[in-house]
Amino acid sequence: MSARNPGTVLDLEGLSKVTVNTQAVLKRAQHIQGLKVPKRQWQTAWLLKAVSCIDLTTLAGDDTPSNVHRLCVKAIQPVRYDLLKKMDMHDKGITTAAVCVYPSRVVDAVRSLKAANSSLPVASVATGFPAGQTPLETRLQEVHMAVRDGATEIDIVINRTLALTGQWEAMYSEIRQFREACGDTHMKTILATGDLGNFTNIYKASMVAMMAGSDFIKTSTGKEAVNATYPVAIVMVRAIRDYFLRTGHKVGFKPAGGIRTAQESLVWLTLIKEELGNDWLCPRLFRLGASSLLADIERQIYHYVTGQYAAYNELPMA
Ligand SMILES: O=C[C@H](O)COP(=O)(O)O
Repeated sequence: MSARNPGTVLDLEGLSKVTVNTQAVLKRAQHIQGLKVPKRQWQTAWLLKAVSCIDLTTLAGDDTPSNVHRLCVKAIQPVRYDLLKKMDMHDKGITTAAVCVYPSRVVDAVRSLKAANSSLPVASVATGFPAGQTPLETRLQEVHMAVRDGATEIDIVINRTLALTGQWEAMYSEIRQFREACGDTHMKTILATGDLGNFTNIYKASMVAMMAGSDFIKTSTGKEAVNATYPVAIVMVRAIRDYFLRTGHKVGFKPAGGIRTAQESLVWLTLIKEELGNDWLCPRLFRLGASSLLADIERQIYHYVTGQYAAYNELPMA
């Protein structure tokens, strides 16, 4: 079985039969949020796992080479060296999974990482992020340019107009073209679930994205009014599981947008473990898209190691 999801033909008939049971989804999400998360050293181990799955992100209008550089430095050394040393984890090569930036900032990230001799992946959002409301030609061009500049992962956004009007064939065709433009570069497909109206649409959009060859499906851009939520995640990971059972291909999952606390990262890891199993608990199949989560995780690790909470100046943040 190939490592990457090659996609399948579009199964419109299967899609037309899908109806998601809202109450069941909400109940399952509630149950998962109520599960106990690990404590003490086990919690710290889970937090380090969460760190290794973070796509450390900056997607702001005022991004500059210098703040992208700081982001890269933080991604390479996400937790203070002395804290890692106290836990005997200093030589485990812990980094975040990737850095994630706008297409125009890819060159800055590539330059900073290269200067630091790091092979950390650079992910670029693309295809008219966040709204996806630019002509297809422009969106494809953006993918080509980000790949040319050195991005090794591309986070595309879907065309919500097509999803909301049930034009699944057109959506499938666009995503296929993005996948082709990506070439060997891994493609994450952002559904912007906060814009999709209901769970049935979210399940269908997840399936279409996977059938079109996405390596990951991702909840949100971080710019919608509602971003990553646990009920939406249940719907998407069930689609991933169904797709795996049908095709044998494992597609990754990336919740993103509004994930800020260490506690939330533990719930996300629990959700993945419960719904998809341990195989998915690795950066190849699970990412947390976040701009400020790492700060809280490092703070919790500091507390575990020192027994005290860090002052603001003690933990240099991305
Ligand atoms: O893809 C990542 C998101 O844009 C990050 O969102 P956030 O700034 O709410 O963490």
